[in-house]
Amino acid sequence: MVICAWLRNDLRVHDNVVLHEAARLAAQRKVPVVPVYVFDPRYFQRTRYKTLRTGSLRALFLLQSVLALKRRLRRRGSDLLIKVGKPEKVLPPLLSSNSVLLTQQEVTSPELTIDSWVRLAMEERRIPQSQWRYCWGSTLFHKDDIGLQQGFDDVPEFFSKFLHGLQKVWPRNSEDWDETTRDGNVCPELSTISSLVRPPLPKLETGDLRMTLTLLSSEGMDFEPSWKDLPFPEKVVEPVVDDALMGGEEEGLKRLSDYLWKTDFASTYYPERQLIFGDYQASRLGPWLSLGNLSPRKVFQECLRFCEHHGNDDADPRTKHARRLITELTWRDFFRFYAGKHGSSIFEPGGPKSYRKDWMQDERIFQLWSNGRTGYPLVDACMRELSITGYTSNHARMNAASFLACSMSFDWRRGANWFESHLIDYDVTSNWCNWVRCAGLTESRLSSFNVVRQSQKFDPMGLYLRRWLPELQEVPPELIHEPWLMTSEELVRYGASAYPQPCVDPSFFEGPYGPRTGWAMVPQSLYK
Ligand SMILES: Cc1cc2nc3c(=O)[nH]c(=O)nc-3n(C[C@H](O)[C@H](O)[C@H](O)COP(=O)(O)OP(=O)(O)OC[C@H]3O[C@@H](n4cnc5c(N)ncnc54)[C@H](O)[C@@H]3O)c2cc1C
Repeated sequence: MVICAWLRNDLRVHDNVVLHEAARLAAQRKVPVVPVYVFDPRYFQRTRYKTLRTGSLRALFLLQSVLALKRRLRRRGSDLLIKVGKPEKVLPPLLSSNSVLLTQQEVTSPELTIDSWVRLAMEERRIPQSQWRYCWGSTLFHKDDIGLQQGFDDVPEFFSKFLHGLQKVWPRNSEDWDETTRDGNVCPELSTISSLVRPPLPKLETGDLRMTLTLLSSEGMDFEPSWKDLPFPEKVVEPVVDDALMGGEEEGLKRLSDYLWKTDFASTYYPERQLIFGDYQASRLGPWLSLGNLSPRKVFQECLRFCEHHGNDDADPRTKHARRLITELTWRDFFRFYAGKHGSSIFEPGGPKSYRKDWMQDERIFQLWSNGRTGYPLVDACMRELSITGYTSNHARMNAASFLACSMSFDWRRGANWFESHLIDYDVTSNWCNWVRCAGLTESRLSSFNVVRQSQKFDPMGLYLRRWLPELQEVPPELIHEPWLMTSEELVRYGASAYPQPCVDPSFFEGPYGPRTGWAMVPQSLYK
């Protein structure tokens, strides 16, 4: 008999509920623990839109994370069994009739479907259903601590209401929070919310995840996959390793520590997050949080320590920004619970509310958008940055998504699918729920961005644009946001002739839903 800890988006040893529960059961029953990771070919396939479900940049980050976990577990006298195949095929043979299979509970339909197949396969091997156990560990707030132990039906439809629901935690005037509240301005009171966040679990010691010598030397335990072992349906070129963005728990912890303690990013976090589309406008913890290399509770604990170190002084910008980071983690939670409530509808054309809208399917527009050739510099810079690095900032994502879904009325699911393939920090609920929100398919306000105005306002000198658009390198700030205004003589003088013409007439952004103030409330009636 073994306790099988099937790890998925929780690739870490610290604060890992699955490993802790495995250690507890193992000690109680005096049996060994086998931590397992499975590279499931379904996550590497091409989607119906022909994109790779896991693009090469994320695949590399994932591979690094899995290998790093194997090393971490070995240091604790354990190991990680790595398999390539469908979990319903590879997991049950590891189990005997009284083994237990533990895994972190996910909320989205593709993952839940796979779980049901694993359970079915266990049943076929006469392993009772009771031997399958979920652990909850992916969010900052445990679902049971915020009234969601019975399910997600009570999750509010928009973020400010979610905060309202946590009013014990969020003591501001929550009565005033409705869908029109500017969500971005809300910041938590750390001392109050700490009571709702479980402290990270105690450190696992050598021997807690005991393995027998037979298991340690068993077939397959020494398998350390390399790029060629990833189950892509075709040959995919391995990206060049980026030393600054390596997957794995140690790298994630180092990034967290550097971010809070060794740089001044924390003091520039909030204003910069929105104002600049540049490098360090935010924490960039996303990739490690998404794969679970970093626990959100660990991030929270470090933020608390950071605030305490700075005297918990609300007026201190560093404290303010650490609190801001926690607010972002709350968004992450909100979308996970929201996805749990709405099930597979977050992947449907009309979103969770089944809004009716005829989405445009003009392939030409999608190609221009995804290749960063719309002729709108901000959108093109975002999309090129995304393709090259696997990252683009939150504000850039919102602009790119708004352009495709709101301005072009193009089927937003193609955009979400493109992001799924290209983002290193892809997370199923954060991605698809942010997209349905950007496409105006939730009860939240719909922000339709004027990408020209946004570019002028938030990147006035065009630094971000110039970084990603070599064609506009020489163009001065007053022209870079609207390159179509250049005369042919200016186009030649600034070497910008190769930059594409705008894919839709710029007068579109002068109309009622593209005012020059930056964002517009589009009446929901247009969507229903
Ligand atoms: C269209 C669209 C798609 C997105 N897809 C993803 C995705 O696949 N994975 C993902 O983690 N985030 C996604 N986001 C949210 C957000 O853009 C990223 O989390 C953030 O830009 C990552 O950078 P950071 O780590 O520096 O974030 P920070 O701003 O420093 O925030 C810290 C962490 O908080 C969480 N967070 C912040 N904002 C959000 C948000 N709006 N929704 C959910 N979590 C948030 C993330 O875990 C993030 O790493 C998406 C946003 C949009 C508009």
